[in-house]
Amino acid sequence: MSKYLLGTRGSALALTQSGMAGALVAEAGDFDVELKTVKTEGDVLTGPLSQMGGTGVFAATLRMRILDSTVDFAVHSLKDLPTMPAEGLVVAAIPEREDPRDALCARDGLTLEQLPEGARVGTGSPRRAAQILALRPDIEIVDIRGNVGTRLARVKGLEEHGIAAHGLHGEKKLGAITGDCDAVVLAASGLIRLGKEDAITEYLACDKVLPAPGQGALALETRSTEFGAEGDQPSELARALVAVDHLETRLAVTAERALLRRLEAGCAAPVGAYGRIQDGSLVLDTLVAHPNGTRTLRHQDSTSDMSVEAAYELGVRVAEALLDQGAAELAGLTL
Ligand SMILES: NCc1[nH]cc(CCC(=O)O)c1CC(=O)O
Repeated sequence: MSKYLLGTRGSALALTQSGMAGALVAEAGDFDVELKTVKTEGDVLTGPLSQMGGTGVFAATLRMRILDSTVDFAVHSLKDLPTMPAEGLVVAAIPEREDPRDALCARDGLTLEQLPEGARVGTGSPRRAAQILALRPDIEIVDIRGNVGTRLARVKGLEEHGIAAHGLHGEKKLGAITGDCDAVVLAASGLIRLGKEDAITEYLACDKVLPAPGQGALALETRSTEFGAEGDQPSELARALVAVDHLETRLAVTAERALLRRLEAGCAAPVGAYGRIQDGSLVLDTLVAHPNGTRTLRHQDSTSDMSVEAAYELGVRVAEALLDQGAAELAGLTL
């Protein structure tokens, strides 16, 4: 039986996501998939993610290892993948999306509404910060980063999650801050995949807090040459990848990411988007916020054309409507 190498980061979440997606591909192709960990630049740098130069620090090294054939394919969190396509690579599959919502993980089972006046809520995401502040201007946002376990450990009562927070390369840091927040906001998908749903005290509905474009979806990337030169047959690996693609998810995230690309914004921008199929149409809800949450712009549009091209056009159209309303100035995007 043939065997293909799946390049992955060493964090618990990356290993889990790669394991799950790798198993899907192995089953579809009736071949073996072996995980190979690759240490990426994003795992080495420290400091607020929003201040780390450029997007795609996590994806860049994995992409190089696909291109130089150290590995055959990689699984990315779609929301961390730059919207610019990479030369020589193709996102061959986007499997069915996990829950796209953000999740509040608070002490003592509290919801956002129940948090006391002035509560400390940890997030490193300007998008999450802006939307939380729009709902609760009294809340104090604490800039946090790190892997899922490290972030959960910032919540009073959830400190023990920090102990299990080490992936292959992320040994628990001595003296790491724990228990200094009343709550943190994380992607529900990551918590669900890691079996940490118990920590969620409120799923933030998409009509209150819009997720990041692509949140909850995975992107399986391989070399374009796996699809062959013109007239050639796609490889065994390419065919298995295509078999795990999920059309509804691909349409939704294509629209979300087209918006992000047209706004020339990255994963750290205060931009939210949620696409889904509803009554045979692709509906796209979007938001651009001032980082302090004092002003937000929203726009919704839809298309009944269920093609990837139409999904892309929808995202571009919505981005342009937001730009007409002053989105760039509002969010501090540099256009
Ligand atoms: N930026 C970090 C990141 N990138 C992907 C996920 C998992 C969520 C997903 O599947 O999109 C997370 C963690 C988080 O936001 O809580």
